[in-house]
Amino acid sequence: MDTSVDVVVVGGGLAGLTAARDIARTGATVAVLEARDRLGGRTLTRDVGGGTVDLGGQWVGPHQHHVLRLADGLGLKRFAQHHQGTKVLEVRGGLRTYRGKVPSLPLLSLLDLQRTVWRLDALAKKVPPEKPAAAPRAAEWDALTLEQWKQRHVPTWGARAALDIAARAVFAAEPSELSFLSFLSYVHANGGLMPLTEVEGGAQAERFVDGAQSLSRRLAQALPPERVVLSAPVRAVLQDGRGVTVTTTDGRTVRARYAVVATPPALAEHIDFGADLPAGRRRVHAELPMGSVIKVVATYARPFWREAGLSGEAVSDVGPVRLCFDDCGPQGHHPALVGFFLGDTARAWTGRPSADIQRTALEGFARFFGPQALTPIAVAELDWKAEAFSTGCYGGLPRPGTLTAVGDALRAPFGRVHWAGTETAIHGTGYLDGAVESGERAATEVATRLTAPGPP
Ligand SMILES: Cc1cc2nc3c(=O)[nH]c(=O)nc-3n(C[C@H](O)[C@H](O)[C@H](O)COP(=O)(O)OP(=O)(O)OC[C@H]3O[C@@H](n4cnc5c(N)ncnc54)[C@H](O)[C@@H]3O)c2cc1C
Repeated sequence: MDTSVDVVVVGGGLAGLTAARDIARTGATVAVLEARDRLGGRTLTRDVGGGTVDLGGQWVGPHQHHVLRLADGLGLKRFAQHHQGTKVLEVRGGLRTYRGKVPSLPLLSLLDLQRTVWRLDALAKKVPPEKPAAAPRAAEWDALTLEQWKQRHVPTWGARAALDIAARAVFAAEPSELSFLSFLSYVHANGGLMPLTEVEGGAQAERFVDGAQSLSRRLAQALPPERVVLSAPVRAVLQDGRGVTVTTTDGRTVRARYAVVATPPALAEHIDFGADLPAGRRRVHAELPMGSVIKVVATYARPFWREAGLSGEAVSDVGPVRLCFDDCGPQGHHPALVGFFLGDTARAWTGRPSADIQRTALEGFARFFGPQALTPIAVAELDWKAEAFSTGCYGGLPRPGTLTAVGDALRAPFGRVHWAGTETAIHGTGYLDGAVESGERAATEVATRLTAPGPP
């Protein structure tokens, strides 16, 4: 592979491929080095039980303009997430059902929950997503976790449980792991807390007919096949006055004028950038650990939950399955349910035998939707914590204190090295949308330098 190009992109996920495609469109030569033997990173679409299933990222919402524009440009079709019917809520070990958007909680808890959502949305508006450290109470909020804020400001058990459930569903982490400032910034960037959790009009509104990995597959088609190199984990990105040398773990090299590193920060931690890598950037790599998810999909002969008037949506503060959705194909064909182990339950189950994880997930589905859930046609699961080139999902989460200390280093280029990846996005952080946003931004940065007058 020893080769020379204008730009080398490290990481063949959605961010890296968006950057590569956009840079190639300017006429520059680009090579993509991807560690895995496939493209798409945190998206993975597979055939399970004869239908198309996403084991990684899958939903998009109407406010996610970057990914929607990309999908439309690539001609990828979407369909609405099914949500009609009764929902299941498991709190304090008991199952409750409800319709619409108001969960079945005691009146005092509901009032407290409404007040908490208003309060969080109002606080979030004070945090500029492009620079959370500029918020008026940034240092105070970044020193707090969401859990600590909840203990002080949310008195009822029901509102506390609902906030825990929402935090786990949105971040794949426990409230005790989340910087309150980072939480508020995320809420502001995504238009409020409720749109993050909802299907209709929210972040779970639509899915891709061909699965979310089709975004990456299509983007790669715009690049020369020999310049998209799989099974090429990068171990060093070293620069001198004239360019960048990128070396893989098996000793192959690519020389380029500029590099775009589009791995999660936690994975960049394993790459040697040389002794000059600024301390702030080193902290970014060390202090954005990934969330914790195991995703399980089961396919069935019939959509028995729909037939019983259930939507397929369930949330639980007990677990191990903490979140469920209907996962049928368009027009309801290929009946399926999807469930998530999140935060501490994902950590408790990571690395366990596949059969045990699948059985436990089916038992959870059965508790929510009925005993027919125990007899699927096919089951598939992905333990994202155990994936060497992700080490968790959905994304990297700044530790308390990190955003105020080194938030500026998330996007600041290091010499000839530019950074992409959903963690570096301003608005869609953590989402497919953020991956596309970051890839477009990195491509613009590099294209500007490639065409600038003066020495290369
Ligand atoms: C279970 C799950 C559910 C999710 N649900 C949703 C959802 O419904 N909607 C949504 O919008 N988002 C969702 N997400 C998040 C979404 O998938 C990610 O935000 C997005 O895919 C990130 O893209 P990326 O390109 O930034 O990073 P990645 O996809 O992680 O791409 C980085 C790439 O770098 C590669 N790499 C790592 N180290 C090296 C190295 N040393 N050398 C070379 N290559 C390397 C990796 O293999 C990977 O391919 C979900 C994620 C998961 C896992």
